[in-house]
Amino acid sequence: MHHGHVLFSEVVETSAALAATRSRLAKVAALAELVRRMSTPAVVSFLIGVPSQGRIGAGYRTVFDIAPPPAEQPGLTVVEVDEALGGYASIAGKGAVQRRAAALTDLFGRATAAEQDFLRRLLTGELRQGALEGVMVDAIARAAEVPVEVVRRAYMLSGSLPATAVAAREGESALAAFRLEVGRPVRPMLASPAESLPEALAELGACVVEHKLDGARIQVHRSGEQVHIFTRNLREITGTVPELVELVCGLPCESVVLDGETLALTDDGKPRPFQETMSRFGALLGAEGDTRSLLLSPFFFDCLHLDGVDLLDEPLRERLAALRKAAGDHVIPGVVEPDEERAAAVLDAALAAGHEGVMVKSLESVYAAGRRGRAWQKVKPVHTLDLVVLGVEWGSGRRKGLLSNLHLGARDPEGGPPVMVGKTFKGLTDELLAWQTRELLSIATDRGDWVVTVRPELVIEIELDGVQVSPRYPGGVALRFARVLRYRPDKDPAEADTIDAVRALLPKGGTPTPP
Ligand SMILES: Nc1ncnc2c1ncn2[C@@H]1O[C@H](COP(=O)(O)OP(=O)(O)OP(=O)(O)O)[C@@H](O)[C@H]1O
Repeated sequence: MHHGHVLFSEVVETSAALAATRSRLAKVAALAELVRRMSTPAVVSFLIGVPSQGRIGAGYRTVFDIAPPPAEQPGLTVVEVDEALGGYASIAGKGAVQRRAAALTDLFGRATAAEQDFLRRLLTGELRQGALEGVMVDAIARAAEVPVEVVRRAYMLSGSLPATAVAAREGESALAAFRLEVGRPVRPMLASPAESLPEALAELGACVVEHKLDGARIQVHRSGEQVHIFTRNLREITGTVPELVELVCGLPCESVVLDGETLALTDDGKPRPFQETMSRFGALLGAEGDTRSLLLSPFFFDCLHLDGVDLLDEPLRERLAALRKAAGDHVIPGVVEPDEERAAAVLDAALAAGHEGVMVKSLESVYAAGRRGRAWQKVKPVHTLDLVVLGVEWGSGRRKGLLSNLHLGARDPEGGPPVMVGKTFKGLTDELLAWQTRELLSIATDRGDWVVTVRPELVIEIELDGVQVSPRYPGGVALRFARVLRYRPDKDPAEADTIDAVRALLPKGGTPTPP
């Protein structure tokens, strides 16, 4: 055993073993084995498919152009690879391109063929496996012999699995020391779909019914004059949303953490299309044009900290009181403890205003960061699925030269590749067609004359009438009357809907052919 020096090849082998098994227990055991022996948190980073430095700016092109003859025998340790990547990331200034290429060539030359392949996928982001996060939490608990709940909470508050693993090895008290820190984002609490509004009300008892606005999630941290704003994925966007920073600076408090939704409104106060809000959030939908002149409005619905007091573990009732104190005018519309009739009126009003539906939240619930539980339930009349784009067909006629008919996949809950469930070219505007043609070509893995296959990275929200049994697709189900609602650049493929969720929409009595 290489105590303290996990070999890079062991990470590569474990990663392959994870992909090859569907057994969660086997995955946990394999991960725990390496976590137990790790001498650097980079072991955890590599296993979840990210360099410990985060994105280090090696393009797809670069990593495939650099292909020195592989080493015969594995010899690299995880520490060595981590240091080499850190060195690569820090190269800047004159001759950086050549020096970076030389650094990668050196690293790749010391790697076996399997290790080179792993490095390429690590550097292009292809290995990133959000689906493994839950398994890794279990593995860290197992390796350190501490309760999984304590590990999960530490992860929610730190947002970092490598940091959580390091603390876990120091013991339970190191894990318990993670606190909500103003300036450091926590993973947002999520909602489950409700059967219906009356059922949600009955299940939750004392609750608040709020508009469910169709914008982008934001988490705002302010300490004095210091403001940080994060997306749903905990990406910091402070620099791109000056109007929100200014507004938050003006709130009547010293320090605060707020959770909310932001969107651009039309002059008469109706929501603008989701694409327009997203485009303000950078890259994805081509921020060119006059989108910068669209001002974003925030609508806050939760308060996790106010003036030195942490509120994560307080019931929503208390957090709402703090929210009203801190953000008065910018609180999302909603009604506390409505009767059934009043709640129905809130839903009607939300839909009439052009919003998605309502959220029903238990007033007794704590803020369960990162969890999708029953304490928050969403009620929306239109059925949608978040699916992964797997490929796309070239259009014909008016759409000649454009990538049009999308191939859609549902997530395999066991972490395998997405399962194709249908196609659609409906609902695409001219702008979206032009955008997706550019974007999909840039992530193409195979450019056929008919179908372009892409890396499964983009999540798209699809509206549908239902699903049906279909022997033509590998999951045994196909979407019926699918149409594009919008791309979801704020979601990772790991958060797409699963094949099980798709099958759950089958009419009762329909049995899909097993895959
Ligand atoms: N009043 C509200 N309270 C909480 N979340 C809200 C509210 N209004 C809008 N939202 C948005 O709804 C999302 C919660 O729904 P959900 O947990 O299903 O996330 P999601 O998977 O992005 O959902 P969907 O695909 O339905 O938008 C939040 O992430 C937030 O962006």
